[in-house]
Amino acid sequence: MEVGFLGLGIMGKAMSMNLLKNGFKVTVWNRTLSKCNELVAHGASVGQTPAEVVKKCKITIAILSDPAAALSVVFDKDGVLEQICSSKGYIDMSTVDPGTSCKISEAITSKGGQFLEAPVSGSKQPAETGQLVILAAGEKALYDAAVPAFGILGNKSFFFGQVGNGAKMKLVVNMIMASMMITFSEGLVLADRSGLNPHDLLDVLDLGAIANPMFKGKGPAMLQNNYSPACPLKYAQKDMRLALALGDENALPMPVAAAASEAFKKARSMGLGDLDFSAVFETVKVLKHSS
Ligand SMILES: NC(=O)C1=CN([C@@H]2O[C@H](COP(=O)(O)OP(=O)(O)OC[C@H]3O[C@@H](n4cnc5c(N)ncnc54)[C@H](OP(=O)(O)O)[C@@H]3O)[C@@H](O)[C@H]2O)C=CC1
Ligand SMILES: O=CC(=O)O
Repeated sequence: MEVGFLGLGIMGKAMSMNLLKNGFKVTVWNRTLSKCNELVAHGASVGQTPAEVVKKCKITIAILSDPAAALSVVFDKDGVLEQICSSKGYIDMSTVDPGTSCKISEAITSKGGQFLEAPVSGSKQPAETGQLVILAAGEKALYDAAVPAFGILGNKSFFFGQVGNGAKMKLVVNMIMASMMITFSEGLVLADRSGLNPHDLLDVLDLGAIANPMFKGKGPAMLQNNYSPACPLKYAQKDMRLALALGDENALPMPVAAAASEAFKKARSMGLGDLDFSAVFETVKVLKHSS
């Protein structure tokens, strides 16, 4: 099967590499074209523009940083819209808001193309090992056609019906995840400041009802101030912003998420945006020390 792939960041590079290693023919494009070289060394072809990739491939997948990037790759000159047509499908796996996804869907379908949003739960390592959870919505026929690729990229795919539902599910999941990271950070600092060993806290948490891969995977690195990016903090802050907007649209008060969002904003203002989102721990450390 031949697919196009737009966006070779942390996620896109790992995902397109997985497709290549599992026998897919892949044509890649990245805004910074030099990032295509590693994929080419593993057998990928390169398109010079998103339009060129779509022209060549029946199905094109994208995973880009944020709503502005997702829109730009579709609507700008040499973008997806220039070549999308009735025999082609476009799958956007970026984390965006439902409105952005609907705008892209309307443009693609107005040209006769098929559209699926398919954001993913899971980070750098699940992307590398093909263990993502795929949260799709949109054109069911395109979902069915993409199942072989989704089977390589993830260990479970969901189909949630109309466009927007995949984006909403992803934002709810990440809202919970980012809020949990703040509570976890406060717990680590509280343990330390009250004379406990935070490593003991990690052991205790891991044996109880709230054990989870995030605490287990990120906790030890956080205690060493190691924030090598798997999920960049700037994206966690973007997701909180989009989740709060979803809450706003639904008139839902979310005081915990709102407070967590402020902490992620603070972390960005401290220059931590390109580090892993667990670097929000630094804002909690600062607050506790200054009080
Ligand atoms: N990292 C993670 O753990 C996870 C991330 N996500 C989501 O997946 C998406 C990608 O994340 P990730 O791979 O980590 O991000 P990266 O920052 O590593 O990569 C971002 C990609 O978007 C491209 N890009 C940015 N702006 C533009 C633009 N204006 N036009 C064209 N291309 C653009 C970048 O191109 P260039 O190389 O030229 O900068 C790059 O290919 C985000 O929506 C994120 O929220 C979802 C689950 C987990
Ligand atoms: O967006 C990040 C994730 O782990 O999901």
